[in-house]
Order: sequence, then structure tokens, then C-alpha cells
Amino acid sequence: MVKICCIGAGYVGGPTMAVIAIKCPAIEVVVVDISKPRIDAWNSDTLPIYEPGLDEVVKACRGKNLFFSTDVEKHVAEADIIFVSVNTPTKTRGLGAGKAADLTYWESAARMIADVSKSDKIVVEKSTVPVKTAEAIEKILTHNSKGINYQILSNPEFLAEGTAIDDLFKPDRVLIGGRETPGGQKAIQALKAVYAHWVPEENIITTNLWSAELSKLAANAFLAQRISSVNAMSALCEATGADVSEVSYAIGKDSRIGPKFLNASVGFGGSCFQKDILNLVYICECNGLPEVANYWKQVIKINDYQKSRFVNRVVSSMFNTVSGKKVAVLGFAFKKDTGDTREAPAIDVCNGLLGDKAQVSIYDPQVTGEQIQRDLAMNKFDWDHPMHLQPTSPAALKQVSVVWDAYEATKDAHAVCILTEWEEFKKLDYQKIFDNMQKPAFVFDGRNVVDAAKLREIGFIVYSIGKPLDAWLKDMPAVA
Ligand SMILES: NC(=O)C1=CN([C@@H]2O[C@H](COP(=O)(O)OP(=O)(O)OC[C@H]3O[C@@H](n4cnc5c(N)ncnc54)[C@H](O)[C@@H]3O)[C@@H](O)[C@H]2O)C=CC1
Ligand SMILES: O=C(O)[C@H]1O[C@H](OP(=O)(O)OP(=O)(O)OC[C@H]2O[C@@H](n3ccc(=O)[nH]c3=O)[C@H](O)[C@@H]2O)[C@H](O)[C@@H](O)[C@@H]1O
Repeated sequence: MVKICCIGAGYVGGPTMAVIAIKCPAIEVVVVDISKPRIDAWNSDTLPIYEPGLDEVVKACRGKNLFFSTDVEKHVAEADIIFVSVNTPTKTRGLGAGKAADLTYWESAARMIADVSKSDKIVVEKSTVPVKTAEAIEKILTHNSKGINYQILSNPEFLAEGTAIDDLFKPDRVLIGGRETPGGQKAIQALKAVYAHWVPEENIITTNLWSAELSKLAANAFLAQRISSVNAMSALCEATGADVSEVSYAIGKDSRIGPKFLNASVGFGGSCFQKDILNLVYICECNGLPEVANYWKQVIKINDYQKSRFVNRVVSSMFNTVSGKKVAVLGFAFKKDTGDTREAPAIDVCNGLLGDKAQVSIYDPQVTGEQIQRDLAMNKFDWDHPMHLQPTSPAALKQVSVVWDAYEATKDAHAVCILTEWEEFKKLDYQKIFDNMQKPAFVFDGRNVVDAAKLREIGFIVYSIGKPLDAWLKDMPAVA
């Protein structure tokens, strides 16, 4: 029986291993983590992450061929294939701070593997890492290898949160990079055999190590670039009377462009797009390619611009001040169907509104009040430019309330900001909301989820990203 161990029981390690376990009943899969609360949650009825379909998959194989444990060393020692799926955040201090990937967790995992291994291992990079990381990992593993053969593979993960289980069941492709040596090729085949249990062979791409590592950063950079491109267009749409949804539809009909990932928004969030692009920028700079670095940097600059443009629009529309006014925020997660708030645009938008002394009342179906308070108080690193939107001070956090109902959040509010595209926000009783709000009543739709025409009929002043502006908003132009 092949034994797999995955180091890191997070958003990637948990779901990917659960899917391997359910698709490969003859393989024993153990997911290990240094965080006891996380492992306890994986072993309980309330999993540590909210992901549609995940509960069913975990419950079907947990205790059979899927296990969660804090006994990291034991399971690493016993495994044939070790996935490393630890976090690789942006460095916040030292060389490359604000851009480079922090590989502390990866390095300590690699050292531990080297310490405890007694048999040959295939070590799989599942985390997103800078190109050439495998070389460094190889050095750590082989430095004191005691005759053990290590093969390093790069097998980046392309799942998106909220659709992780579907993405894992039917991946567009699985990418495996390895050394171009007989040992490297054999390791590639061993990992390919795992995925071949459910992924058609033509969808399993094999490459050299560096292509696989770089493809992951490139894929995220291209995806984020599409959003920044459409968001840049949204600003021009508002200035000219074009409608960004019509523009997206029209350009997406070109089969070379395609229709996906062209939704204008208040900005992209999530733990990876910004971090991976910053990492790409840093690698370009280190390789003496400043023009390439600046090209990708612009994707993040437009994203920051889109968030501050949204805040400016809210404030300027409401007579240039939100001081003392109640602003309801619907949605705090970085996208629908997840409780994850990492780099959520709502954090910057709320900090901006709080900076202008608004009273902010927040509702998200999956995010707790403690998480929101933590996110708003968190100091953000300054990656390359002065932050427009500063974190909220402890005193200003008193201006925040977190409630468990959209109607409660919007009661007596002057404005509603929709910052996550939860389905339930499309179905709210907006007449009821309007009746209970201060007048004039504003809706700032950062996700283009509401029917603006219907809301205008009710009496709202509505702002939708990249759509023709109400006369009111035209008269109060936002300062970009
Ligand atoms: N979140 C996502 O949707 C995706 C993330 N990725 C990449 O996957 C990697 C992991 O991301 P997430 O799962 O979101 O991170 P996460 O923060 O949710 O999980 C990482 C886990 O690793 C554990 N860990 C850290 N060091 C450890 C060690 N030495 N031994 C044992 N456990 C250790 C942490 O306690 C944590 O539970 C990152 O490199 C990320 O860029 C890739 C694709 C999608
Ligand atoms: O490396 C990663 O972590 C993952 O990053 C993204 O996945 P994720 O961040 O989970 O979610 P996305 O669906 O990509 O959304 C990212 C952000 O972009 C926003 N978005 C997305 C699409 C769009 O058209 N417009 C838009 O504003 C979303 O609302 C969200 O804030 C990629 O889609 C995954 O392929 C990748 O594996």
C-alpha cells in the first residue's frame, strides 16, 4: 500500500488529500499539522474551513484511508510520498520584505523530513513557491541524506476556494515537474499514477521542475491581470457611459479572449494573487528584469486603485463625508462560498470608511466578528507605495459592529456597500431595507449583484462598478 503524508492541513492540504483519499481507496493518506486546534477540527464534525462538498468527502473516508494527525514526524517517516502544503506568505521583514516569499515554514518542513526519514522519499512541492525552490530544498534534503534517495517534484495546486472540491474532482490539468534524470522521471510516473485514478491522462502535464514552479506563478499572474484589466476598464466605463458588463460580454465572445474571469469588482482578494505576483516581481528584479517586474507590479497597483476608488466614490457621493453615518457592509469574505478573509477587499474598504469616521455594521454569512476585528486591526506591510488605506486603530474599532443578519446591518443605515457576491444578497427584500434606512438611501454594489434598475425604482441611489452613473453620482464626481 502506497502511503502519502501531507504536511499542512490548510485550505489546500485538507481538500486535496481528502480527494486523493476518496479517489484512491488503496492509498493511505495522513494529513499532519503543527496546529493542534486545526487537526482537532479536521477530526470533528465542524471542519476548520467552509468549502461546499468538503464535509461529504471527508466523512466518506476519514478513519478509513484518510487521517488527520499532529504526530508529524511519525507519519513523515512512514510515508513514500510527502506533499508539502505549508503556507508561503509574503516576507514582512528582512531582505525582500513586502515582496519575496517567506519560506521559513517550507525550510523547517524540509529539515524535519531530512531528520526523520529512514527510507527513500518523493517530496512534492504543493505550496506555491518561487521558481528554483526545489534546488534549495534538494540541498537541505541531500546535505545529510544518510544514503536516502530524495526526489523532488513540483505539483502546484490550481484549485480556487469556494469551488475546491469541483476543481479537484475535474481539474483542467494536473501539472507535475521533475528532474530530467531516470530517478526524476520515475518519481513523476509514481505521482502521475496517483492522479490517474480519476484524471484523464491527457490532462496530466509533465514538465521540468522550473517550468512547473513558474507556471503556477504565471497562472495566478495571468488570472489577476484579467481582473485588473477589466477593473481598469470599469473606471473608463464610468467616465464615458459604457457598461462594463456589456464590454466584458462583447470581448469575451472572442474565442481568443474567452468569457471567464472578466467580472469587474471592487478588487480581487484572497491569499494568493497579490502574494504570488509580488513574488514574481521580486524574482524578476533579482534576475535583472526591472521592466518585466514593473509590468506585473501594475496589476496590483490597479487593484489597490480600484479599492480606494470605491471608497472615494462612497464618501464623495454622500456629501463628501461619512463621519458618524451608519454604513452597512454586506459581505466580508474575499469571495462567495468561503469564510476566508485573507486580503479581502472588504478589509481595505472598511478601513477606508472607518478612517473617515463612519459607523460600520458588517454582515457576512460565514465570517465571525472576532475574525473581522482581527482583520481590521491588522497592520499591513507596505509593498511598494504608501498605503492609501491604513489599518483601523483600537479606538476606531469601536465604530464597528458585526451582526448576523443583513436586515439588522442595514437598519437605519445611510448606505449599503456590497463587497462579496453571496447569492443571498441578490434575493434580499430591498423594499424592506429601503423602508428602514435613512434617506437618501445609497447602495454601492462592489460586485454588481443587484438589479440596479429595480433598486432605483424603489428609490435607492445606486452605484454599480463600471456602469452608467445615476445623475446624483455624476453631480458628485469621485476623486480618483
Ligand atoms: N488557499 C488556496 O486556495 C491555495 C493556496 N495555494 C498555496 O498552497 C499553500 C498553502 O496554502 P493554504 O492551504 O491556503 O495555507 P494555510 O495557512 O491554510 O495552511 C497551511 C498549514 O500549514 C501548517 N504548517 C506550517 N508549517 C508547518 C510545519 N513545519 N509542519 C506542519 N504543518 C505546518 C500551518 O499550521 C497551516 O495549518 C500556499 O503556498 C499557497 O500559496 C495554492 C493554491 C490554492
Ligand atoms: O493559488 C491560489 O490560491 C488560487 O488563486 C485563485 O483562486 P482563489 O483566490 O481561491 O479564488 P478566485 O476565484 O480566483 O478569486 C480571486 C479573487 O478575484 C475576484 N474575481 C474573480 C473573478 C472575476 O472575474 N472577478 C473578480 O473580481 C474574486 O472575487 C476574488 O476576490 C485561482 O483562481 C486558483 O486557480 C489558484 O489555485
